[in-house]
Amino acid sequence: MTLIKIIEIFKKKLNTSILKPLEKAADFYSESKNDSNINGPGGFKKNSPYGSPARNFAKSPDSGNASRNVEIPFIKLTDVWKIYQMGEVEFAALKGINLEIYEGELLVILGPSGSGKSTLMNLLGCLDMPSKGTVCLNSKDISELSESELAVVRGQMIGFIFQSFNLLPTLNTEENVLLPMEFQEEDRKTARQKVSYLLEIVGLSDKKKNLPSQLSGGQRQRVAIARSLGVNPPIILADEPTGNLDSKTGDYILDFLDGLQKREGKTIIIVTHDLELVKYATRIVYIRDGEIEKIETHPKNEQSMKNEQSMKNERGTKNEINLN
Ligand SMILES: Nc1ncnc2c1ncn2[C@@H]1O[C@H](COP(=O)(O)OP(=O)(O)OP(=O)(O)O)[C@@H](O)[C@H]1O
Repeated sequence: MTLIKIIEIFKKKLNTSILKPLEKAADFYSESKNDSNINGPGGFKKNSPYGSPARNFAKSPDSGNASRNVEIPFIKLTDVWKIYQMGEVEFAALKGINLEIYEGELLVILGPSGSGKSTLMNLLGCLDMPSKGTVCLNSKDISELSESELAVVRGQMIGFIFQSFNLLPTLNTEENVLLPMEFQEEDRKTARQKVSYLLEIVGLSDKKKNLPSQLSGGQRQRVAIARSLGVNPPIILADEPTGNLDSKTGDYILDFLDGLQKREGKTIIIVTHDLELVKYATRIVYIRDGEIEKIETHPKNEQSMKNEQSMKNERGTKNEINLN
């Protein structure tokens, strides 16, 4: 059970009070693997437009038993433009983005304010459509999906840790985390158990009944993280995940995301201004004025090394440099 391995990492860094809940969570997910009502790690519900487990969704038909697909991009953007119309004036927030993201990467997107990071994130999260170009999720053009199929993809494939993705103000902590599971028609008893474990993981067991207005900014961020992990999505999109947090909690959350990428093979995409986050990245995409300025590969990251060959085929490699 891979969460147990995550705990091994935490053991070196955290005090024992936080370990017990994590171990319980690991047991829970371990048990969940045999429970048909629950998505196991990378699990995928029957009503998916793709109708297959997320891991299989992530694999090409001929990828055999390889745990990760390093040949076919999980997400591929081809000549993506986003043009906003403001009266008579058009504004291009993204200008011909080409980017391939592979399963199991931890991609950090860095750029100054107004460079197009959130716009890009909205496209990656299937929350918006490009004005021109294509966004493919496992080789499927998202613009060809119906609204209901997109909702399923967003609900099951993608966990959002967005500051603008506000918690519902009238729901308490527990109910906010429960909500996406209810949309997925998760068995209520199982869902409540999951909520309980997730809130322990993020250290909010004592805040279950608090409304968002009765939580600090950092605590609200942790509720959002618990909520995003509830349906165990293969992709996690995080917009400034440490933005509201003190440095200790921020480090804890980043280590947690890092563990999910390394041990669970989740694909994690983080948008940030914070250069500190670069150390967790398999690759860093620098964006400026709606264009990719350069992409750096982190050679010390194991997955990045595995992906290296595949990435060589990526468009825009002329800008790619290695950090040594
Ligand atoms: N709905 C919109 N209509 C018009 N222009 C928009 C719209 N949304 C974003 N923009 C413009 O697109 C550009 C990119 O915005 P975006 O929010 O993606 O930047 P960002 O890199 O996320 O910035 P920040 O780090 O400040 O959040 C900005 O110049 C912004 O003003």
